[in-house]
Amino acid sequence: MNFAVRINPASLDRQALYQAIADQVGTPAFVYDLDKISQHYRDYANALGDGNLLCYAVKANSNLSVLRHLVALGAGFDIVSGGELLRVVRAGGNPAKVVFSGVGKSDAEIRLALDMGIKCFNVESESELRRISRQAVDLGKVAPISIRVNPDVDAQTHPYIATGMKDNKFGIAMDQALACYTLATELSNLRIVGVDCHIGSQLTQLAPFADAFERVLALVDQLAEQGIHLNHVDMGGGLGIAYGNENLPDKASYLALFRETLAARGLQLIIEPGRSLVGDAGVLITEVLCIKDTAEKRFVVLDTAMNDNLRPALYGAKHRISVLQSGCTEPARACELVGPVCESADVIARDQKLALDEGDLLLVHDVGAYGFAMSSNYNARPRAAEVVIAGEAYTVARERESFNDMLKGETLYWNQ
Ligand SMILES: Cc1ncc(COP(=O)(O)O)c(C=O)c1O
Ligand SMILES: N[C@@H](CCCC[NH3+])C(=O)O
Repeated sequence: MNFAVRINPASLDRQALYQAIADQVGTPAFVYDLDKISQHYRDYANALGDGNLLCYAVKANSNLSVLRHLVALGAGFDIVSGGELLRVVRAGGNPAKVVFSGVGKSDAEIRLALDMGIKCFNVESESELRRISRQAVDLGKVAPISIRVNPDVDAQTHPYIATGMKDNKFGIAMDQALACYTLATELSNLRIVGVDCHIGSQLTQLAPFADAFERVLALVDQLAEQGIHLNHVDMGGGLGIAYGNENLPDKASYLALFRETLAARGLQLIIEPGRSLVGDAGVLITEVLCIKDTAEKRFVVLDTAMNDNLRPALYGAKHRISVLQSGCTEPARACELVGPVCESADVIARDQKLALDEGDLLLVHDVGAYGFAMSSNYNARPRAAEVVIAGEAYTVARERESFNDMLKGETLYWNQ
């Protein structure tokens, strides 16, 4: 066996494990390293200190075994749907450590969350505030609420994943926030517990977080002058990871932006990281199906596609590629890695220089966040298997979908 690219000589054991997974589980397969997730969690937990709360953003990766692992580490959860709440509970999570984000919560989702007793609703409009109040009255419960503000700062990230500028759909404009809190004091069965903001994802600098925090703090003080006292400030998620050569701030410097200031005011700090906990803990193992040379370039067609990892097609994201196993004896050649889906955007990685043959195995790196979570059955392709590894052992956490799984709920209607 020829390891054409070694990610890191110290991780050769991991390579053997990936090889065993490819042989025994097949490809494409997502593999999540639980030890890496633990490390990231501990870095956050140590820097957060006692009394503060990490609510993992379930949307990044909602695999039950990943959630279970985070439950065991002590995490709370940030959810955006009733489905995510049910996943958290199925994994053993405590609803009292769950915050519920998102611009559109249905009555059924609000009632589920009220019944389960979540920590708070992050409310994104007056309309939603009234809806939550109505449901709480109907159920005879009190809904803990926090207003998500839109601080209008440029997160300096991809425009599709910036959420804190005034033309984004998220949050309530700063100049409307006070009126919204006042409304919350007037509506029935609501209890104001905090303020929330989330300015975007894959942030590589601290300045936008600091700007947002300054604006949120000004609001906290303004509210206090009006007699509205909060228990917590939720600064959302968004800290990025290095997909390439980016220099990322460490977790301690990030949390140092908020921690002491909030502690001095007696406020709990909540954060909602997703990508920075699970992103670099995931790889996607894929096999080379075909090699196709055209006058313009060499296409290497893989058995993974945009239905497994949408990020390159949707955001032009670049994921590192390495060779897990190759039988190719020829020199490396320029090539483009593509998937079998019938879309020209179905490119896994451009501008690669690799020595590859049919049957070789590749790793697509840093797919632990927003990889499987955004996968689909496009082109009637089954979703890939998900595998977790801990130490030197692996477990299939979610089986590869079967044809019957894909047909579930469909009827064969025939109108002759
Ligand atoms: C409200 C909210 N919280 C947390 C997150 C997690 O973000 P990230 O994965 O960038 O940490 C997101 C996604 O951007 C979000 O929308
Ligand atoms: N799906 C995005 C992140 C979106 C964050 C959701 N608020 C990504 O893959 O980078």
